[in-house]
Amino acid sequence: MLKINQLHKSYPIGDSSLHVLKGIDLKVEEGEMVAIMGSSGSGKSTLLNIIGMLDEADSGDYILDGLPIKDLTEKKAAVYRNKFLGFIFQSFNLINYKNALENVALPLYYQGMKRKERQEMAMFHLEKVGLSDWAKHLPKELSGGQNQRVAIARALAANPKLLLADEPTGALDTKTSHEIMAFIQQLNDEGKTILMVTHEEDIAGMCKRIVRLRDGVIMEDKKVEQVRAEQYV
Ligand SMILES: Nc1ncnc2c1ncn2[C@@H]1O[C@H](COP(=O)(O)OP(=O)(O)OP(=O)(O)O)[C@@H](O)[C@H]1O
Repeated sequence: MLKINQLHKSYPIGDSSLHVLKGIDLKVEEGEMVAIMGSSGSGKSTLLNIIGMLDEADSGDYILDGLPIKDLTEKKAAVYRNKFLGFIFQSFNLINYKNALENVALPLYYQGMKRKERQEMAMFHLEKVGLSDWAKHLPKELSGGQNQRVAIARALAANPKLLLADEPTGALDTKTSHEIMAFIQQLNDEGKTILMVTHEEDIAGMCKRIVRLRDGVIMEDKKVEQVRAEQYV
């Protein structure tokens, strides 16, 4: 699914620079569910953003689904990103003046899908996350957990091969976090490859593999016995 070799990334800080990723090697196979952990500032989001093609590395190789990313033009990269990657964020990143259905339909609009088709597709995905009765509601009328489910439906609408999540439960209470994790595990059971950044050990334990970063290097990468979230729901 993805292969990263000797990835480096620095940010300019005044006259000097901050070396954030210092030679990351990572391989993720199709169907994996991986947690990226590490203390604040260890480079987790930077790595996820590069994997999500939202940012570029300074050096190193990144191959996604067989394609070397650095060879892509910006336009091709955007097409590839929309087609292969789905994103979930801690803060949901929904558009607050659009209802649930419109939020889920938005990526399909960018894919050039016709209105009727994208509404049907969006409704299908809202049903999948159990929110078809809430289709006409705005984000402010929904709970945090419901909004995260809308965001998951939006991420899934374009049928991405890889789902990237940056602290997907970070803004949710424990019970709602477990509901969202149960749902994400179900997606993984169905074959979706998932990579998520988390601070929380119990959430990481619900993945199948934990990669720990420290000061820009991988200090541990291990498979774990997956704890099922539905037992807490
Ligand atoms: N655009 C930027 N410009 C300058 N420095 C940045 C930028 N983005 C991140 N950094 C710095 O790079 C380091 C790594 O940031 P990153 O967000 O990847 O860490 P993180 O492990 O995700 O942290 P957290 O858990 O706090 O979100 C931090 O010191 C951060 O301040």
